[in-house]
Amino acid sequence: MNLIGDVKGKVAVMVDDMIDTAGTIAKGAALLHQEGAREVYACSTHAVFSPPAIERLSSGLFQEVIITNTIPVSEQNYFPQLTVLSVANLLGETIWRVHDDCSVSSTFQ
Ligand SMILES: O=P(O)(O)OC[C@H]1O[C@H](OP(=O)(O)OP(=O)(O)O)[C@H](O)[C@@H]1O
Repeated sequence: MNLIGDVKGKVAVMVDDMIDTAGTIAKGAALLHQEGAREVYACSTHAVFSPPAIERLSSGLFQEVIITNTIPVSEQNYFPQLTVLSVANLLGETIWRVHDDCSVSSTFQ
């Protein structure tokens, strides 16, 4: 894994489409810490959370792990640094806009 840029003393925000075993994001976070990042945040849409994801994500590498509820997270998989955001409003708004022939892309502008 290669890191481009200087992260020394910086707050790093990692964004990925999904976290499965958390191997990829944990490896990236470890490298960011190794290169001097002050804090590392992880953001991901889909939390598959196959073992050993919870161990990796709660090991102290991350200040916060922010995911959505596109995949339900069982209570036993919650850990202190985890924040789960709901996509309910976004999906509801999108369905409403498609139904009424309104723009969906303007939601994101
Ligand atoms: O939590 P993990 O078990 O590490 O899996 C998650 C990673 O797997 C996928 O990437 P992939 O390696 O499939 O490459 P891609 O995004 O280019 O398809 C995904 O985009 C994450 O980066």
